[in-house]
Amino acid sequence: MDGCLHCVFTWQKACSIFHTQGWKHLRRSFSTEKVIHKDHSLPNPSWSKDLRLLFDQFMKKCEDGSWKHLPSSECKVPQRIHSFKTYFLDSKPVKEDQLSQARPFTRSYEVGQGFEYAMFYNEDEKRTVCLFQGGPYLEGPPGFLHGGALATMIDTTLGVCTISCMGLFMTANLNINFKSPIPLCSVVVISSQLDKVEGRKVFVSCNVRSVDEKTLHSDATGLFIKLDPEKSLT
Ligand SMILES: CCCCCCCCCCCC(=O)SCCNC(=O)CCNC(=O)[C@H](O)C(C)(C)COP(=O)(O)OP(=O)(O)OC[C@H]1O[C@@H](n2cnc3c(N)ncnc32)[C@H](O)[C@@H]1OP(=O)(O)O
Repeated sequence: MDGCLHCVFTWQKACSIFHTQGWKHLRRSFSTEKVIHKDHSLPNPSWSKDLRLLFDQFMKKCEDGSWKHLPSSECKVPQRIHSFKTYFLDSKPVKEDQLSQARPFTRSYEVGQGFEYAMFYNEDEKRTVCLFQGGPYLEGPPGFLHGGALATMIDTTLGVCTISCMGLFMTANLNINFKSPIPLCSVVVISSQLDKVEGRKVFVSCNVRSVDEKTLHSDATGLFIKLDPEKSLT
């Protein structure tokens, strides 16, 4: 839960910059703002050939502006505390000394051991693609990726897919069909799209395929709810 909230508050900042100043400023913020450190979504030595190849292919697609590489970073504690107090005034967060140790769930492992991924977003098509390599600490069945680890990446990818809608979101519902196990340390492509928006409800869906696209590992749908500032202030 803590990790999820962290993601949302990181996301809050990204959404706010995106909607007020656009992509250019969002990218600049991720690279220059003091509150944000390293972009973890760039290639590192743990990335397999498959992941690097796919990353390069998507970076190529970014050249004409149709796709954007989405940076992934950390958010400093004071920001999260501030956001939490603003939007959940009646909530009791964990103690501040515990919060000071908090970090984004998907970026909490040593390089290469956990979630290695990069995301790309197509604004016109309302699609987000996540290139994901699940490391050895994410084992479920021997030699295969834990279903919860995949669920985490699906949730995160679908969350990013809601970027075109204003405001803050929380996941209300996630339905996943696990169709074929994912070998540990292999690369999969999570392709998501925004299906419809009904008031505060944002419906999204995705599928998870092997790099050669021959294997459908999973498909999923998600419902995200825009947080209602009126409600949170009561
Ligand atoms: C660069 C960095 C990237 C970083 C990118 C990071 C992205 C990460 C994303 C991770 C996000 C998470 O995991 S978030 C953590 C997991 N999720 C949570 O903890 C959420 C817990 N639930 C809640 O807080 C609440 O239930 C909310 C906020 C979801 C909704 O509460 P609310 O605002 O009071 O809304 P409420 O009136 O109940 O519902 C509004 C409408 O939605 C419908 N609705 C509500 N819940 C559901 C439901 N489960 N299934 C169907 N429908 C539902 C209602 O019927 C209603 O429909 P109608 O009557 O209007 O028709």
